[in-house]
Amino acid sequence: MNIFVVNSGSSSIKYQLFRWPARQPLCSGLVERIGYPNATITHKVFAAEAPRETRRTLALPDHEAGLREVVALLTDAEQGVLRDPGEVEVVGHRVVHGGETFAATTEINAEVKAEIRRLFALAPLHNPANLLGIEVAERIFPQARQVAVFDTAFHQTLPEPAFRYALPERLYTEDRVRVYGFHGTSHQYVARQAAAYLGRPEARLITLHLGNGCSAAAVHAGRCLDTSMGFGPLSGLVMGTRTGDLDPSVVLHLMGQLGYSTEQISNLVNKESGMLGLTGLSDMRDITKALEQGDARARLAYDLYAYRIRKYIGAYAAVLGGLDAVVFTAGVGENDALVRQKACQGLAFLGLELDEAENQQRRPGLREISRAGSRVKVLVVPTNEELEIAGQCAELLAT
Ligand SMILES: Nc1ncnc2c1ncn2[C@@H]1O[C@H](COP(=O)(O)OP(=O)(O)O)[C@@H](O)[C@H]1O
Ligand SMILES: CC(=O)OP(=O)(O)O
Ligand SMILES: [Mg+2]
Repeated sequence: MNIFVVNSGSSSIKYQLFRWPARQPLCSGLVERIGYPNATITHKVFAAEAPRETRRTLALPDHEAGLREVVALLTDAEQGVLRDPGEVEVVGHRVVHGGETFAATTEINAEVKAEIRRLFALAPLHNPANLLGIEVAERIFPQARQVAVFDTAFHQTLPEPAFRYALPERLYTEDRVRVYGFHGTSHQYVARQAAAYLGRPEARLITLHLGNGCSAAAVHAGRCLDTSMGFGPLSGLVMGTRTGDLDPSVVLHLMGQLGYSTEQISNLVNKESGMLGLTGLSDMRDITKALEQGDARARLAYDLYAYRIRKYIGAYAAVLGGLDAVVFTAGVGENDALVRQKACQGLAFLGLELDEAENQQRRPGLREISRAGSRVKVLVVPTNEELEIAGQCAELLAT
């Protein structure tokens, strides 16, 4: 069967088409700047003889227009990988917030959509775009079964002391204010890969998803015990444009003394902070270049970014009561050797020793970058949220 995976963001759509059960990716792509006259579609076809990539710039007024262009590419008479959109049997959607309702992958119906809509208030940047992606996919693939895979689901195993805030109880019982955690699909995928590599299903792992959004998770025997994002995807590690941990006194000061509105604060902490706020740049590749040119702000930002990771490694080693491996993943985690080096510095007391030469290597796939004698392994594990989503869809529909 063909499973089409959609990760719909506010102005972008990431997608991948798989042939199942072969787990074979047929094509993948990214639609960016939806809503602008210069939107782009980057579309990759994984043909065995010669993989090819096409890139088009065009005006895309909305998500529906974007997804219709993608379908045109999928079914293109010469370049396409399908004859007809009807050949897609399952559409798997990344949905960022599943609240407490969805602890597992779920087939989408009217009730599920209503609940995703009720959760808009908890994930205003993500869930509206996710629901839009679902509604558009239902129109374009009316014959397909639609399935939601939630970023929050993997974190539903957090024990209560880890998921509750020290706030009056009614804020939890009536308003559902608690830690939800995000990037669960990625943490689950890399944790499973790492445990399989180590040959230890019961392994104690710290997984570090370092992309645009960044989060850490403490995973023991495949169950998540703690994670650094909370009620929303803002707390914890320093990110491309988000603050990570921030004392709420700062927000009170901004509102009370400096006259910030709620919207201004939301923009500040979500879009103008993190590495962007510290350096004026949000893409780690650009920050690396600035660092190489001796930029002091870039050095501080790198140090702060890595320091926060190191702090979470220490905390989660305590949460786990021991540690078998630290796993780096996502755009920065998989590619940025300097971040990994700085984040692992000074952790020999935990039994964690990086092999600097291995760390600098650029091999694809899962790789071990700790010293031969290091008691705690350090692994780079490429994430694949789309493959994990497709797998969870197939598993759900097989039962
Ligand atoms: N070769 C690289 N070296 C350093 N950082 C990289 C590299 N490639 C990608 N990145 C960084 O990865 C981040 C994006 O990661 P990604 O996992 O794609 O995020 P998202 O899925 O949240 O968009 C960007 O900050 C980008 O700079
Ligand atoms: C939940 C979240 O932060 O996702 P992303 O990193 O894709 O923005
Ligand atoms: Mg991501």
